[in-house]
Order: sequence, then C-alpha cells, then structure tokens
Amino acid sequence: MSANDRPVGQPNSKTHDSAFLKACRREAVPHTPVWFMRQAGRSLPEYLKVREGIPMLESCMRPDLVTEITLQPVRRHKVDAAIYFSDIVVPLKAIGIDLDIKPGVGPVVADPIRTRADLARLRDLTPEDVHYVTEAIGMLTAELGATPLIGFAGAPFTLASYLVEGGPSRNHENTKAMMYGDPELWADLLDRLAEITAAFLKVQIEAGASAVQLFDSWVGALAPADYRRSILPASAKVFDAVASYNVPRIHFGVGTGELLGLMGEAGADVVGVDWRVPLDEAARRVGPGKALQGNLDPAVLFAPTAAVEAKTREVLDAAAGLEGHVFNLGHGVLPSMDPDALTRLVAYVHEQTAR
Ligand SMILES: Cc1c2[nH]c(c1CCC(=O)O)Cc1[nH]c(c(CCC(=O)O)c1C)Cc1[nH]c(c(CCC(=O)O)c1C)Cc1[nH]c(c(C)c1CCC(=O)O)C2
Repeated sequence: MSANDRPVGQPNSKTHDSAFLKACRREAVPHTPVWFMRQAGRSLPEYLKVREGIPMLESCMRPDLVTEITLQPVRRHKVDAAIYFSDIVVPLKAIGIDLDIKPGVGPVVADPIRTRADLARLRDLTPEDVHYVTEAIGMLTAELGATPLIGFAGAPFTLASYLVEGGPSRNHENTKAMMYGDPELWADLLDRLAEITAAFLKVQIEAGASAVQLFDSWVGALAPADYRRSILPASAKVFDAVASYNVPRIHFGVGTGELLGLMGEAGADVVGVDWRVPLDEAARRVGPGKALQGNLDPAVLFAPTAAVEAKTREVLDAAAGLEGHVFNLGHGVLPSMDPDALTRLVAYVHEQTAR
C-alpha cells in the first residue's frame, strides 16, 4: 500500500512505536525524544553544499533536494524525528502570491494584503499546487523507516503578519492596525489562511507525515485577550480540520508564556515552550492532558559543553513530572551553531533519560 492509499485516521504503522510519537501521546518512553526546530539548514556544511546556487524557494520545490536536506540532520545528529524541509510561505507561493525569501532577511511579499479586495488573491490550495510535497514525503518516509516525519505550516497570525507587513516586522504595526481597526476584515483574512493552512497540513499527513507542527512564531506579540478574540478561532479551525487523522498536533510560538494555556485550548496535543518559562511552570499554565516540547535556550549551545550539560539537566529536571516531554530548543537552531554541539546534546539527553 502506498502512502497515499493510507486510510484517514490510520497513522504510519512503522513510526507508531517511536519514542517521539509515544511522548506526544503521553505514553511511557525508552528515552526522552529529541529533535530541533531548524535542524536542517545553515548550521550544516552539507546543507550549504547542496544548496549552492539554488534559491531557497526553488530548493523547497525539488523533491530530491528536500529529501536529502531533511535527512541530513537525522543522519548526523541521530535525532528522534525529521522535520520536512520547507518554509512557512511555501503554500502562499503555491497559490500564486508574489513573494520571495531574501537571504539574511526572510520572506518578502511584493504586494502586501491590506484591503478586502486583496483577500481575493488568497485562493484555495489544492494538492496539485504542492505536488512536489507529496512526492518528497513519499521518498522521505521510505528512507526514514521507523523515524517519524514532522510536517508543518505557519499559523494564521504569523502568515498574516508577513502578508500584511510585506516582510519581517518587529512591531507588526500594519497587522495590528487591521486587527484592531477592521475586525471583520481581519477575521476573514485569518479564516482564509486557516483554510489554506489546513489544506496544506492535510496534504502532508496524507502523504505520510506522522505529526504536524503549527508555527505561530510571532504571536507572542499579542496579549491574551486579543489572542482569544482575534487569533484562537482561526488556529482552532486548523487543528479541528486535521483532528480526525489522529496524528499529534504540536503548536509553538516565541515569547508565548502568557498564551500557553490558550494555545493548548486552540487544539494542540503538544504545546511548544520557549526558554523563558520553565517546563514545570509551563505545565501548570497548559493544564493536564497535553505533552510539552522544549525548551533549552538556543544560545546556550555557544557555551562550553559542561555549561550546556548543566542547563540541559535543568530542563530535564523541570520536565521530570510532565505527562509527556519532547526535548527541543526554545526556538530554532542558529546558522552559526557548531553542529557537533548539537550532536553531543542529542546523545546527552538520550543517555540522561534512558530507562
Ligand atoms: C518564521 C518562520 C519562517 N520560516 C519558518 C518559520 C517558523 C519557524 C521559526 O519560528 O523559526 C519555518 C521554517 N523555515 C525553514 C524550516 C526548515 C525545517 C527545519 O526546521 O529544519 C522551517 C520549519 C527553512 C528555512 N527558511 C529560511 C531558511 C534560510 C534560507 C537559506 O538557507 O538560504 C531556511 C533554511 C528563510 C526564512 N524563512 C523565515 C525566516 C525568518 C527565515 C530566515 C531568514 C534568514 O535569516 O535568512 C520565515
């Protein structure tokens, strides 16, 4: 049976008993599973080599490259899960939004979305628009065997921020102006993005992804009341749309200490935590029935090994009473990180938590 014939609700049986999926389901694990956000990418010399002369978005549309780049950190670091190599703006590009990823800058949108008329440019996403994703995931799951593949997408707020600002933004001023000034247009924009995001996650799950992560990287810019009113309904729509597949749904953002409970409420099975809130305190904020993911400060990796181990021990101690724990950094791997420090970190977590 090919990945595409797999019935809805029946997860990839090869990965079902992996430590990563067990931790997501809050079951007993042989060791705490580890993966890193942005584990594929510029920290790895082998990545820089295969990407040479190929623009970021083009590389995301080439199944051979996506497969190789996704596998690189699994081979090197022995992490417990792979994350599909792509970017949060790929589905927007796929429906015809004129955008590019500028090196050292991030996603840049040629003609920002600011009015009701602009919404018409956000058409539905079909599997055919992202056929290269289905192809790449088919190749990847064959190579990965028992190692789960995490699919991902950007959450409605973070995607809206790029679309409305036209690029990366510190203060999200145009985005917040729309959210506060024209709540109806804002709700319709987020609803549109929720539909596109849900369709994109479905493609990845149906192709064989064993879990999905919804990145709301910049939502920490909002207060809880605004999150509940203006963001939660759209994020919940995404999670609801993929609930019947029974694959774990992870939700992550940066600076979201005050939002952790609401992000769980939106429908996540696993809540990602940055390094600002210890995991035992995060568990109190999220409440029972959910696993947590995190949360070593990525910058700790620049310190000597003994300091990395001491800070890692603190994370593991804070996680000791959790129902389920997936070890990760509190945000992505930085391009200047020493990959050997990451490899050592994986081994250290595995050794410290072996049961
Ligand atoms: C906010 C966001 C984006 N993209 C993404 C997010 C959410 C995750 C987060 O919060 O970090 C998601 C993303 N982008 C990329 C991945 C790869 C998968 C993995 O985690 O290994 C993932 C999960 C590849 C990438 N996405 C990008 C790169 C760098 C481009 C390159 O290698 O040429 C990679 C490897 C580009 C990108 N795309 C984006 C940014 C901020 C940048 C970096 C700009 C820069 O510093 O050059 C938007």
